[in-house]
Amino acid sequence: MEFPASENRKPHAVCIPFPAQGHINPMLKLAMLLHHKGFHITFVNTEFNHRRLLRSRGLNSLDGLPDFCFETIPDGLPPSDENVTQSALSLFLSTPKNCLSPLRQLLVKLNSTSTSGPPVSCIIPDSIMSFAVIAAKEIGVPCACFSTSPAAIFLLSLSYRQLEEKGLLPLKDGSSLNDQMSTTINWIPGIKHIQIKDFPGFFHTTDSNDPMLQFLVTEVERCTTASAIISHSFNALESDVLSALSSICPPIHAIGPLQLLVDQLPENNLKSIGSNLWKEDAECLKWLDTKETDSVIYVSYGSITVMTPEKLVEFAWGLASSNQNFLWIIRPDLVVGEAAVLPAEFLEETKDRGLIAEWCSQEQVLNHRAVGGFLTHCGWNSMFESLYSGVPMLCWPFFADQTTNCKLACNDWGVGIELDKNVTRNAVELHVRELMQGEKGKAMRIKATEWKKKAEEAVASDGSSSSDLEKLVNKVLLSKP
Ligand SMILES: O=c1ccn([C@@H]2O[C@H](COP(=O)(O)OP(=O)(O)O[C@H]3O[C@H](CO)[C@@H](O)[C@H](O)[C@H]3O)[C@@H](O)[C@H]2O)c(=O)[nH]1
Repeated sequence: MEFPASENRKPHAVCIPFPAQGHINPMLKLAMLLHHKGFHITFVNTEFNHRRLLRSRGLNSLDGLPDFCFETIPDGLPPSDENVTQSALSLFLSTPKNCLSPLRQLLVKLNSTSTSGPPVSCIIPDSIMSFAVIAAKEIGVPCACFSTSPAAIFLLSLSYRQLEEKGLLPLKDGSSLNDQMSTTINWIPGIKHIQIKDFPGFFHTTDSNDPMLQFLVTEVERCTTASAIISHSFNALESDVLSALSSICPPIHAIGPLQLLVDQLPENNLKSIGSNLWKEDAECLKWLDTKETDSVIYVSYGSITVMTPEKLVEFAWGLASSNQNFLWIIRPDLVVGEAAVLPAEFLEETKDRGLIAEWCSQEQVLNHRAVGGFLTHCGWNSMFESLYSGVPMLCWPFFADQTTNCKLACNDWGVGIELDKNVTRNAVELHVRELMQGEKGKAMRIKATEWKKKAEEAVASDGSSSSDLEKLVNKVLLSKP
């Protein structure tokens, strides 16, 4: 439904992403959809990311529109190098402690009569910024927590206490780690067959006070006190998980792929607002134009993954020996320790079939006909973008939800091959060949194309994601809590 455009009668949604690339991107898309539904939007970045966005996208890039405004809150961390991604752990430790108070102040400001916009009528925080649930209750507006991982992650995280009660987690020192990791769990409704090793990486600890673990469990549990949950997924992809969650959570709305919903919006000035913290290298798309269909493997590790120089070199020689074309994203802060130096022999050998860039427009790359496979760190945005572009994956999970995402892609959805954590050049070569040219790769490409079609069905006007978006707006965001 669309609202009359009278400014002060508009509903007003305050959107608060977790301050990392993989969280800002989907939140911005959700905000654009709500704006189209008639909401006045306030989009809240941290001061750190606001500055980075201005640098990567231009000084006027966050001017917004009269009814789509950007505001900032501090993240509570000491000043740091703005060319380097902030550590996830420091943000996990800081945001729950330090962001509620500035959010309260911002809400007071937005609701004051001196501010031109309408009063705040709902809050949409990232599910790991759940302190906002408290703020929403204080001002008496609905709050829908947005989980930017598959719904399975939310369900598994909510199962942690039961795993603890059954003595399965935390892992035990002394007894065989391998045996514990290969324990199969069949009793979580909605999840048929999962081993402990496939749970989110945060769970793989022997310390019940591990800060990452504590953070995740506390955040999801607080989300269950919100008015609703939004999951960046779609019903056909995770129907069992979503229906299991619906019996233990506030109403859950699977709205995705968000980009496909955004693509349906009429042209407007919002479309030029982007969220990339790094400058995109336009050369990538031009280079892809010169390559044959399905001939390029795209390699990227998202915005947070880091690796040693030795690992980078293993990837390099694996890609070289695979003899495939490759587009390889090496962020300036990807390699820890020393500067990322690739061997001159490698660069010489691959100069005609490899392109290395610092950052690209990934969704356009994955949609390019020349890209036939994706070597990914299994961040959910990357995997979802690959899935709805019909591109099969080589999965090299790094941390957090990525271990589970990898399992879902490889075992459940039939679109991925797993690459061992201790990556070697031989494994990279073998699997890249298998993905790009082998029978397994062909079968996965067919499967990925089927998922692409299902994603398109979900965002059609009568599709599950469109209808969940409608329900979110009408039954949650426009209601009294
Ligand atoms: O050159 C590049 C590389 C990446 N991207 C985009 O950056 C985002 C990266 O997100 P994601 O693939 O999810 O990776 P992370 O940056 O690692 O995301 C964090 O957030 C995700 C969502 O919660 C989690 O699934 C991940 O585990 C977590 O690390 C995606 O939208 C990509 O399209 C670009 O635009 N250009």
